[in-house]
Amino acid sequence: MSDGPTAKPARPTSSELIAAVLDDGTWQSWDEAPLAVAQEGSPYAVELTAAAEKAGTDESIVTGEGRIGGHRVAVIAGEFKFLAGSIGVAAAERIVLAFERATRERLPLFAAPASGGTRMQEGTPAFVTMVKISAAVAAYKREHLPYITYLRHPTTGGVFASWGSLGHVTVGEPGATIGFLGARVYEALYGQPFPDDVQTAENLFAHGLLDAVLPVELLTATAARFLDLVLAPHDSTPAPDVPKEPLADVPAWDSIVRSRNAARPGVRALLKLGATDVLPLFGTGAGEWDRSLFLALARFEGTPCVVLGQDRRGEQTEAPLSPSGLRVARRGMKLATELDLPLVSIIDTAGAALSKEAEEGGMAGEIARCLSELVVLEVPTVCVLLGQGTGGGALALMPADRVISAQHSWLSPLPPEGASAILYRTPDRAPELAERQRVRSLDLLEDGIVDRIVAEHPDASDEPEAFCRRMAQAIRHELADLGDRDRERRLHDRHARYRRLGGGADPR
Ligand SMILES: CC(C)(COP(=O)(O)OP(=O)(O)OC[C@H]1O[C@@H](n2cnc3c(N)ncnc32)[C@H](O)[C@@H]1OP(=O)(O)O)[C@@H](O)C(=O)NCCC(=O)NCCSC(=O)CC(=O)O
Repeated sequence: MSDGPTAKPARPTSSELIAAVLDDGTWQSWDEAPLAVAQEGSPYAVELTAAAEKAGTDESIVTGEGRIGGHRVAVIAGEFKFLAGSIGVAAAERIVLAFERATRERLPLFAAPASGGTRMQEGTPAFVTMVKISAAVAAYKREHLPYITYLRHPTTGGVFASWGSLGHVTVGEPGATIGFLGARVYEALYGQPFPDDVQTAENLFAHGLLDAVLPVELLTATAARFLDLVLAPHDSTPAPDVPKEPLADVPAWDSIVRSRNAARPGVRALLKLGATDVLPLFGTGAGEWDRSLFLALARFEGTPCVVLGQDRRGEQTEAPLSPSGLRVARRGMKLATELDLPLVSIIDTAGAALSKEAEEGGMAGEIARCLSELVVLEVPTVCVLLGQGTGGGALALMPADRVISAQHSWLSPLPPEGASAILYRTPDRAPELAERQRVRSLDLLEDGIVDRIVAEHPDASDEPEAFCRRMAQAIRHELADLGDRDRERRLHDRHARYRRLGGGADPR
């Protein structure tokens, strides 16, 4: 097998890893004697004894609990020295028991595998335990409990293809080999080496399969921040509202021009200036890294939430809103549901990518899926129209319980120049058409599409800090208000709100 040019990390044992991650002196083992899987005196029994002597553990999996940043957590760690951390039926049982206990005790779970996958000595009975492990992870996640994984060197096969890939947040160890089929196996089967630097933590990060690549020292801080955010007690203190201000009746075109100012604060500025504890997450988890959609966990004062925002800065350097950007958005929606956190979506796009790649990547389908998933999402949702709001790519993030618009933000089916080209065969009549199409925040308010407008003085790019603080306060106010409401009532009201669009009847 070729390891490629990247230096491979040292392989800390399970106990070294546990000591490095957990708060000092907090580790307690949960393990009982492993299931007996080998006939006494058989070659496999001899192998197990030798493995235990070499590793200093009684199986390839160690489970227990400890604290990370003061938070009590369940821990599952792989021990590579024990038959390459491979998973036989005894190790699988241990993993499942740990998930079950963490579920009962409502503990967050930190898993750090290092494994050659299914244990070849045990074959298919061991292989199929991937199913019971995945079932245990699913039952755990159904309880809205947080799961973080640290994929160490090496993580392969059925471990990567079950509990290694199911975390809410997935971090890789720098230089780690992380892959499905071992490169050595590939070479033996296909008679040629597997390409270098494919099965590396860094390459997987570049393909949106990991949220970060971090050495263990930094992992601990990230895990602690994640736990701080998702375990924060629900803050029920009412949040002060932003005082209403009179809004000038400016022409639509004036707002459109202001919204296109490169200096206008986007999602990153809003989070930097208006939120705390921002933990960016990357990728779709399905092979795509995308710059057009910024996904993060963050806190608006006391309230943690999932934030997904169209990222104009990313857009300018890379590409316009792409189908993969909307897949990142859908990952964020799923994350919010699984962690039972409110969701804040931020609209700021000059429009969805119009290209062969976008068509073939399923742009229209992704818009449809965003609309249909967001409009029925169970958690409280707040949408912010922050800047430009062009076309289906913008609308995809709109259907929330509450919609806040910045004064000079707007929403339209096409760029106004495009609408003008359709009707008049010239982009020149865009200002006039934008007026008629009722794209302005004031029109959106009147038409029941937005609930409130946050003023700009005279526009957000002139006062980014004050504007972002005002917007953040409005978001926090809406989140606090929604958090206090009965869930069924809230979902009913959301359904009714969107049923009424365009003057339709109230639902029966
Ligand atoms: C994990 C590795 C990248 C580590 O490579 P290294 O060069 O560091 O180490 P190595 O290959 O010398 O392995 C160390 C020792 O562990 C043993 N070993 C490795 N993987 C094993 C496994 N799954 N079961 C039992 N033993 C295993 C090796 O035979 C070797 O034993 P000794 O020291 O005695 O020679 C490689 O071992 C590897 O590619 N393993 C196979 C990965 C894989 O394809 N798994 C899929 C399994 S099927 C599965 O999981 C289900 C599925 O795919 O869905």
